[in-house]
Amino acid sequence: MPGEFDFIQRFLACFPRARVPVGPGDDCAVLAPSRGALCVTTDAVVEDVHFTRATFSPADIGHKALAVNLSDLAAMGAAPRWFVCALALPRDFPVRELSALGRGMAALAKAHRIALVGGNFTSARELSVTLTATGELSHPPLTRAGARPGDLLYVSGTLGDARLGLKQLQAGVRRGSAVRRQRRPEPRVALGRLAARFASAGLDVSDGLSQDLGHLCAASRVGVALELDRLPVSPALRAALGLEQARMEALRGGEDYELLLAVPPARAPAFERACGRSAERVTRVGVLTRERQWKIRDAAGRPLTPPDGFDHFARSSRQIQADD
Ligand SMILES: Nc1ncnc2c1ncn2[C@@H]1O[C@H](COP(=O)(O)OP(=O)(O)OP(=O)(O)O)[C@@H](O)[C@H]1O
Ligand SMILES: Cc1ncc(C[n+]2csc(CCOP(=O)(O)O)c2C)c(N)n1
Ligand SMILES: [Mg+2]
Repeated sequence: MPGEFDFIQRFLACFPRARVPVGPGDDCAVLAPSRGALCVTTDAVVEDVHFTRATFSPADIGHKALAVNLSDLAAMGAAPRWFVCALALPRDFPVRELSALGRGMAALAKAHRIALVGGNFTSARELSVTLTATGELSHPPLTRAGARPGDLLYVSGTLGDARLGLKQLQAGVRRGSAVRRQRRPEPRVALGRLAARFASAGLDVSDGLSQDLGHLCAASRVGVALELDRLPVSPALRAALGLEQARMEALRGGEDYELLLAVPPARAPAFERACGRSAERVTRVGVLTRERQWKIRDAAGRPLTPPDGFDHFARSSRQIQADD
């Protein structure tokens, strides 16, 4: 049976040696940030809450654990730098699966140039991966609180795919673009850094557009007029549900890991041009308002009540319900 130190060695072997004053192996990592401010975030993925071992490979789990943290750094406009990784593993977890998890994480870390500088192992009944990630800012952070009435609201990519992917995995489907969005979210790091030059506020959509837009509105003390028929939906979601239902699923979403950005109208043309040049897809979906209420209209002009987003402690959150 491999011991704790074999686990540490196996995991570290997946990553290049970090170029920091003190890396893995001592009581703390020691980092030397450049002069800009540091962003710090932490997020966990937990077996049977964020993934199941029947539907995610170890590499998917490693990828997703880092992706959800990178998405928070992206939402602030930060450049990813260093992370630590706390793993809780069942006692019988095979070492080769740990290596596969490490390789899935290391591939995404390499793509975003973030270095593993430390971590922790513990035994546990369920598998969980908790990361703390840092990023550096070269400009003021993109917070949730800076939006003003009249700012235009943009969303990146497409919404609702990861939710569809989860339902497909629960129904036994193991392939396709929606399943990939659920297992392998791609954090919008480059877009976040670009958006920090133009946007007044931003956040990443992890709990669903309708919930996370509420956070932006509350923090910025604004309301919103959202155009449902502008919500970007993928061909896969549209094919699975039809356009009208696809838009409702895009609104409810969950685990989209897209960015929601408020941009002052005077900066919107330059923002759109910069996104075009960098091949970053963004869609204008509404406008922020002085009246602190929500106005969502469907294509027929009917007002809609926003659906609830994901809440870990709500009674129905252990699973997406069959009638949901
Ligand atoms: N245990 C905690 N101690 C201190 N602050 C916390 C704690 N849990 C959450 N927060 C803070 O509350 C805010 C909302 O947390 P939440 O986890 O919903 O973040 P999020 O970015 O909206 O979502 P996600 O976790 O999906 O990235 C964050 O600023 C977070 O730092
Ligand atoms: C097995 C399983 N059950 C449910 C879900 C759905 N889910 C889990 S966490 C979350 C919101 C974001 O997480 P957090 O708020 O922790 O960042 C969502 C939509 C899933 N992916 N897998
Ligand atoms: Mg977030």
